[in-house]
Amino acid sequence: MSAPAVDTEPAPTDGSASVLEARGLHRFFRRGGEEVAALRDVSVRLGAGEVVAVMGPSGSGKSTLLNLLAGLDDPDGGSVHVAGVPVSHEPANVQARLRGELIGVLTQASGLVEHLSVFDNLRLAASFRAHASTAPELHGLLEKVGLAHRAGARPSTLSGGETARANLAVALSGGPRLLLADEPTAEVSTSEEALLLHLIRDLLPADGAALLVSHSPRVAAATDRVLHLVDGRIA
Ligand SMILES: Nc1ncnc2c1ncn2[C@@H]1O[C@H](COP(=O)(O)OP(=O)(O)OP(=O)(O)O)[C@@H](O)[C@H]1O
Repeated sequence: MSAPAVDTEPAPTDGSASVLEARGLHRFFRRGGEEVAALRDVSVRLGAGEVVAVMGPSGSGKSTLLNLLAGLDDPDGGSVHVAGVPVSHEPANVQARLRGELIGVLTQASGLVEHLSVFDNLRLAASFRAHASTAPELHGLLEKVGLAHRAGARPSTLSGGETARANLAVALSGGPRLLLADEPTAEVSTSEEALLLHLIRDLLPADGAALLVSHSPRVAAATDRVLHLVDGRIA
């Protein structure tokens, strides 16, 4: 199977200001002598204020999609733009800067920096964003996630639910345009899950959008729409 030509055209400027515009994504991997099509012609568009879930069985391409949207991996065909800025097929240092400025990434691997307090974790993430955050803004964010009293705490002393809320606050600190979350509620109780889903909507900037990969029907029910991935395609 050969990859289609890489699409390097700018995002369409039709005035509707997509937060995320992913067009015709293809990604192939080689496993042994075999080529695996992890994503086939996947297009995703998110407008301001949208919170969308991605669901699909194991191996359907969810992590591959998130990696491409975050600029952590490049598609073999197609393109990704966030807030009109090309994220795919850019040098790794440019992708890292764009991620810092525009994208909050929340994965099981994201984790908090252990030698920093909860507040300093927020401050570090916010320091990369396109717009500077003030200390009162960051304290306000901690208050909203119910962790004001834990601002000076080391991450390892947080409970499971507190850790999930601290990770969310870090991903959303400084108001990224796009939140990409991989199973953001996998490790928490159903009441903490409901709280996290409420917080995602509450804390997302008005011009922002979120894509949540999840197996949870409660996450799907709380989103505006659900994209189903099956064998690397949107079903
Ligand atoms: N680096 C890689 N090398 C080879 N194959 C890969 C690689 N990454 C993903 N794949 C394959 O691509 C397909 C999609 O994988 P992906 O991890 O995106 O699925 P997923 O839906 O996130 O699965 P899960 O729910 O189990 O995390 C699978 O067949 C997987 O084996």
